[in-house]
Amino acid sequence: MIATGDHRVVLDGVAHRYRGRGADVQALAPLSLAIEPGEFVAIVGPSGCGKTTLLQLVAGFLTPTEGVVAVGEERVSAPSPERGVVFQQANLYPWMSVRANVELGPRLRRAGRAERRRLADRYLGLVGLSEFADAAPYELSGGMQQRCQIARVLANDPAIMLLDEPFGALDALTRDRLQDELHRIWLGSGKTALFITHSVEEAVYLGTRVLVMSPRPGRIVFDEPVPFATGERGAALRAAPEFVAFREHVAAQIGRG
Ligand SMILES: Nc1ncnc2c1ncn2[C@@H]1O[C@H](COP(=O)(O)OP(=O)(O)OP(=O)(O)O)[C@@H](O)[C@H]1O
Repeated sequence: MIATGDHRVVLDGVAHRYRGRGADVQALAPLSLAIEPGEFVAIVGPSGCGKTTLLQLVAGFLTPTEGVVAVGEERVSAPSPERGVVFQQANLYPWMSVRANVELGPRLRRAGRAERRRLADRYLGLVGLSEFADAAPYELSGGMQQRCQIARVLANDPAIMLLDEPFGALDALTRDRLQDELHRIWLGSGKTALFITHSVEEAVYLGTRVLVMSPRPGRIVFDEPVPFATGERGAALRAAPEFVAFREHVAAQIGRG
């Protein structure tokens, strides 16, 4: 299932300032960025530098105080099912089964019962949760809940996946496994991914392109393609000299103002 249409993501002179009860916070400095369809862009940066703000602007949860966010020819002004968001916490509906959670998007767009079932079977299979379709979310481990959240987003067939530190709360082994699963799913889907993380290792492992943001107000201070092939992942890659060298190259950029 290759995403069709023009889903190029463009941020043009985008800045964001939060106006709260206290002093205003300039979260993002004006920045410009284009993400081509099918790219996996991983953004890494220090805590509070504006990564989530940037993702929420692309999602349409926030409107920039300066500049324009666009997908294809359309200016982003609200959330859309074409941009699926995976949050750090799975936020599954606890009173619904795993299957019903995954069927939610298709149900809201009034897909028929057979179609909903087909989509849920397909995406629960893809994330390895077929046997847990009838379980309640609280019967799943944290990693399984994240897989269910990913299946729920995929069931909407978004052209763009926005992932906000989805594996940040998981133990290291589960995190490694889910990184491999996400990479496999992305590779087979043709979707664009924008992935936010604190971890340089995770960004370099998953991204086809890695961006580093400066401390707040966030700007992009580094933007390079990953210098190894898209399909090769696994323990051998993590230990490969070109992986280690690129990871150190990226790590050296963190904290750049
Ligand atoms: N709703 C809000 N109102 C006011 N300030 C906010 C709001 N949301 C975020 N901020 C501020 O904007 C800045 C950027 O926050 P953001 O969550 O985008 O950073 P982040 O890079 O995702 O951080 P972390 O990696 O710690 O999650 C921070 O200084 C934060 O305190």
